[in-house]
Amino acid sequence: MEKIQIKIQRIDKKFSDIELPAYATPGSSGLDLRAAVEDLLIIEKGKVALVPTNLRAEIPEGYEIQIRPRSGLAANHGIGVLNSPGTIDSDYRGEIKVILFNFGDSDFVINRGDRIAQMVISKVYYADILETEELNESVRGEGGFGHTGSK
Ligand SMILES: O=c1ccn([C@H]2C[C@H](O)[C@@H](COP(=O)(O)OP(=O)(O)OP(=O)(O)O)O2)c(=O)[nH]1
Ligand SMILES: [Mg+2]
Repeated sequence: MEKIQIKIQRIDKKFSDIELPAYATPGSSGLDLRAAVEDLLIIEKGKVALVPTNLRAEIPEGYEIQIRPRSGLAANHGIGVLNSPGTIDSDYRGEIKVILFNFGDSDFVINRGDRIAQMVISKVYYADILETEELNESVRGEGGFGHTGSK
């Protein structure tokens, strides 16, 4: 198994009791991320919330963090990550925030330290963009958006 190190800094000491991101089981893909809110935060139905984590990261070059929803929150409460997967760039040193959206039909309460999303560490490939006059032929060609049938 390939492992990398990611440095994480807590921004405000008053949230030091909140656990750092962690894998729930040894085989989990994502590290659960906790809400750094004073007491609680309510996301009204149909509303978006920018949830603080109190964390900043130093990600090695060539990697990114993806912020993904937790399926339990989605299936049971209609809570999703609006920009999923959220992108945390390796050169970002600001606070990691989670953009939650309440797709459910009732308001949702987030308590201090609740696990609200998960971080998946991914490799990033960097490309040189080459402008060209011609692209090669392919079986699909320009067909898209259901071209192969919708079911
Ligand atoms: O869910 C997210 C998504 C992004 N970010 C932070 C880290 C990321 O590196 C930065 C920029 O994100 P992105 O590139 O997705 O947003 P943008 O609208 O393109 O902003 P920018 O112009 O700063 O790149 O914002 C978060 O904290 N949470
Ligand atoms: Mg950007």
